Amino acid sequence: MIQIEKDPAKLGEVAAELFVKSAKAAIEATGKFNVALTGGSSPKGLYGLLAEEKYKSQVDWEKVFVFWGDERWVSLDDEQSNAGMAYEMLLNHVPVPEGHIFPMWAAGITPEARAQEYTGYLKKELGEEGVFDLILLGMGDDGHCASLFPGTAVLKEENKWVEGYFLKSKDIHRITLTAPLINKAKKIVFFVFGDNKAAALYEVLEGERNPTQYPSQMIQPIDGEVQWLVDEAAASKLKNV
Ligand SMILES: O=C1O[C@H](COP(=O)(O)O)[C@@H](O)[C@H](O)[C@H]1O
Repeated sequence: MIQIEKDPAKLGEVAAELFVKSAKAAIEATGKFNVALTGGSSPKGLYGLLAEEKYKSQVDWEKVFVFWGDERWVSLDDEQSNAGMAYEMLLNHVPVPEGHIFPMWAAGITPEARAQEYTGYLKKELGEEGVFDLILLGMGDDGHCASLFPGTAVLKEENKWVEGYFLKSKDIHRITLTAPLINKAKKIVFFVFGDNKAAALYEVLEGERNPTQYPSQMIQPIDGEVQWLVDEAAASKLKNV
């Protein structure tokens, strides 16, 4: 399902409603809500809204468990940190117990070893089935999502849940959930804003299948659903909407 709006702020509201609904349903059904956050610029509006009383008051934050879809391998106080941004915009303003928050980056460990450690945290909280209640994703102008970048070996991963690796094109280590794990989620929400994403979005949604070049094509939930929240600028090249 794809929702297109002129104003990305409107999509922030849609996402906030969706987050609240998903959290309430999961907490009612299982007593907890397992969510993976995304980084980059696109989710900032959502995080800001969730920190406001209107939405904040609707979520039982004590029962929320926060993971990330991916991370740039930098410390939390670095301006590139996805977790740092989420703390600043959201997590510092809502009562999620600190023990329920699982940033991907950690000091004194390699990204590869951290990926194994992180898999352990996921197995403890999600169980062996690895089904997230909600995963938020952004999409880059090259069609990447999480840290599933075009042409990287992590795209071939079939078994591991989390992978750490050096991303040569950006000269930085990354850590990411893999596509097979993401695809087990009950709900996946993509945020795609800006005309610089229009060409890639067209390829991902309406172009020929080529996930090595456009990794967001790999996101196809097994039993869950995927929702695309797209502004008019990013949707400008789509024909079937
Ligand atoms: O590097 C990353 O980029 C993507 C897209 O970011 P955006 O700024 O274009 O929204 C993001 O989803 C990912 O978490 C991040 O590590």
